[in-house]
Amino acid sequence: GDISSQLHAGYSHPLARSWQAERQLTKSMLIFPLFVSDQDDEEVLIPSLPNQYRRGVNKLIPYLEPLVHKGLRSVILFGVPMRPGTKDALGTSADDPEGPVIRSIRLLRQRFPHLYIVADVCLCEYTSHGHCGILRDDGSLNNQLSVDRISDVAVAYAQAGAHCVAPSDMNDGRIRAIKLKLIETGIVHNVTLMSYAAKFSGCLYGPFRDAAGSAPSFGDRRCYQLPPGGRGLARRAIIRDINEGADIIMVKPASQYLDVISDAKELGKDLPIAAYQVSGEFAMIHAAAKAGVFDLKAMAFESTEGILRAGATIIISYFTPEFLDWLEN
Ligand SMILES: NCC[C@H](CC(=O)O)[C@@H](CN)CCC(=O)O
Ligand SMILES: [Zn+2]
Repeated sequence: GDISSQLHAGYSHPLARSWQAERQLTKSMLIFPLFVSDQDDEEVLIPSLPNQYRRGVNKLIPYLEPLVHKGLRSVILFGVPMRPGTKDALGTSADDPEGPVIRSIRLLRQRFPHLYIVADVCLCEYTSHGHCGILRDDGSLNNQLSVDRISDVAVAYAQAGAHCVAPSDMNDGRIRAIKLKLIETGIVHNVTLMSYAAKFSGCLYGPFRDAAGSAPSFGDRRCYQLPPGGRGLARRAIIRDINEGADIIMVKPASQYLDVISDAKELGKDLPIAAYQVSGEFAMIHAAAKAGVFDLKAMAFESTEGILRAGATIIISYFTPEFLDWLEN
């Protein structure tokens, strides 16, 4: 055929094939989710989330030491209060200075000075009703009370030493509220604000909710997480959060929302874009590999390749420990 039809030449060698990718996975792109509970010495496997554990504060260092040695750069902390009486309508225990998240932030800052600590900010683990905010009598979210509370919790985590706060609540206006409070508190220059800007409701969070005990006690999250078909809403939320001061934009889930990741990269071309390969995606890959559909390692890489191709340069991944073994750099 004519010369323009000859594409094979461009990817005839492994290195040439790697050059075809705009972004390559490196250890510094990975953020590893950790579930920290108030049972200081527990280390409990989470049945629905392969190889993931709920750990008490006393079990964090021994577990993380070898991972940090292998090149772990960042973790995102999810608090799991197990003690009776730690949940109420306001999520009071979320910023308890003796709670698992604040204690873990302090401990990890002290023990691993180079580890970048992200604190997830939400109320669903701490509220009796399990929603990501404070409710009105009719069961809907009270936006003002929720945003006030979420921003207080974010500041508390930042003051405890979190390098980054990531509000996963999806209340309108929480990015602006957090940014303003960080400014008022005089610490804004030290705290990255990573917005879960485009976070969709759906069926992919089940294993996480098992792990964190954070399922809503009634109803669902359809009125605050985005509808899966809402690409326009996602674009509007991304634009809004950039304007409200987000330093990083996150899309979640990842593989079923690659178009939204590419929209985020287009709309936030001057910001890093993060993507969260959520518990359901992770568990699905494990289940399929176990069923013999494909090789686990191959799919861990292929699913991540697609997330990178869509425009993400930060990936929250439960595969992080394996990638630390599989990747050179
Ligand atoms: N704050 C919401 C937590 C939300 C799950 C949910 O909607 O219940 C995600 C955590 N940021 C789930 C993450 C995951 O499934 O891995
Ligand atoms: Zn939540």
